Amino acid sequence: MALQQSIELALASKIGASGLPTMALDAALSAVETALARLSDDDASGRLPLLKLPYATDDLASIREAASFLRRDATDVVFLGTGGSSLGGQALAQLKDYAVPGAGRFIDGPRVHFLDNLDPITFDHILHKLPLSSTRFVAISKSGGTGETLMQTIAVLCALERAGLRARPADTILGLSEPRVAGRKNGLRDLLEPEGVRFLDHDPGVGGRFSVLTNVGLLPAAVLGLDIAAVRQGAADAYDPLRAGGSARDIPAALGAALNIAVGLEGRNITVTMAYADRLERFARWWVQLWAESIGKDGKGSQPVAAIGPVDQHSQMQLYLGGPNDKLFTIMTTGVAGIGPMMDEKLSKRAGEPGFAGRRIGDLVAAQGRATADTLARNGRATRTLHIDKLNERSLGELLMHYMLETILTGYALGVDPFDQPAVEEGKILAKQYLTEAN
Ligand SMILES: O=P(O)(O)OC[C@H]1O[C@](O)(CO)[C@@H](O)[C@@H]1O
Repeated sequence: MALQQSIELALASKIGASGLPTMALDAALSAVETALARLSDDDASGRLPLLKLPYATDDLASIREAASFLRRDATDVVFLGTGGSSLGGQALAQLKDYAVPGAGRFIDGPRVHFLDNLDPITFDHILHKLPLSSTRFVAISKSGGTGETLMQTIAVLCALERAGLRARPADTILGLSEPRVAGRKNGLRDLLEPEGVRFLDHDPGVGGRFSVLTNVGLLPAAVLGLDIAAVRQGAADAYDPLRAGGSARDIPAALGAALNIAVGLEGRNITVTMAYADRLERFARWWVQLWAESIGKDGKGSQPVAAIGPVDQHSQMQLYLGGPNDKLFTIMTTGVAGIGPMMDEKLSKRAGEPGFAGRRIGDLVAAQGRATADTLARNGRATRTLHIDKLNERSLGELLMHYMLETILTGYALGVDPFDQPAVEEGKILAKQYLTEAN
C-alpha cells in the first residue's frame, strides 16, 4: 500500500478547540460503518461493477489492441469527450507529462490531446493545425447524447471531408459509448456507425465519473504507454482493506469519509485538496467532478476546491490561513526529497539563501508541503495529510480508487445517491432550447 493517510492534524486533541471533537468523529465513523455494510452488499450482489474492476484483467488485451490501432503511424491522438469521459484519462496521462506546464510539449510518441471543454476558437484552431491524415480521434460519451461531444465529432467529420479524408473515417476515428439500449437514443452511435466507425463499449454499470479504471481512462493511458495492469493493481490496494472487513477507523477510504462527514457536522462545507505535484493537477480536477456530482444533492454536500503546491501558496494561502475557518484541507505530498537539480553553494550564497546550498528542488518542495500542513494545523485549520512515496501507475491507481470509495461511502452515510446527477439536466435542456431559438 503506497498511500499514507493521517487525520491527526484535523483533531481537537492535536490542534485545539477548532479541531474535530472526538464525539463528532465517532458519530461519523458509526454512520460510515453502516455505509461499509451497504458497500459490502453491493460487492456481494454485483450491483456495482466498479468494485470488480480492480481484479479484472480480461479486458486489458482489447484496450491495448485499441491503443496500438490509435498509435499506428499517428502523430496525434485526440480524445473528445467531457467530464467523466475525459478527466480520468487526463489524470493518468499526467504520469507521462500530459498538461504538465513546460514539460508536456516534449512528450514522446503521438501527441495526446484531450478536448474536454467546448470552445469554438480552440476547436477551430486545433482542426486547422492538426495534420489530419496522421491524427486519430476517439469520441467518448457514455450516454452518446452529450451536446459538446456530438458537436466536436460532427466538426471532425466535416474537417475530414474538407481534407479529402472522409472516405476512411473508420481508420481515423474510434467511438466509445454504452451499448445500444432498445428505446434509448444514442446520438454518437447514430452519427458514427453509418460511417463504419468501430466502437468500444462503455460499461453501462459504471458511471462516467467512476470510469477511470475502465477503457475510458485506461485507453488514453495505454496510448501513452502506461502500465494499465498496474493501475488496476493499485486500485486493488485501496479496495483490499474493505474486502477484508474490519472497522471504519482502520480502512483508509472509510476514515477519509468519516473525516469529511465529521467536518460537515461541524458546519464546514468546503473541502480543499492541495497536491504538491504537477502530476496530480488533473487528478485534483477529476476529484472535483467526482465529489461535486456525487455528493452535492438534496441540499447536502461540500464545495470541492483543487489547488496545487507550491504555486497556489502564492495565490490562495492567505485566505486559507487568514480567512474563515470553514474548510477541510487535504495536503497531498509525494516523495520528492532528494530529487531534481541541486543548488550550487556559491550561487545560493549570492542569492542570499545559503541554506539552499547542496539542496535539491525536491527538498524545498517536500519541506513546503510539510510546512503548509503544519502551518494550517497551527492556525486551527482541520488538515488531513496524504503521502505517496513514489507516484506511478500503481500508486495513482490506489489514489483514484481510494477517492472513489471515500466518495461512495460519504454519499451512503449522508443518505444521498452518489451515482446520479439529476440537477445538471435542467441547464442542458435549456441550452438546447436557446440554441434552436437563436437565429
Ligand atoms: O459521458 P457522457 O454521457 O457524454 O457525459 C459526460 C458528463 O456529463 C455529465 O453527465 C454531466 O452533465 C457527467 O456526469 C458526465 O461525466
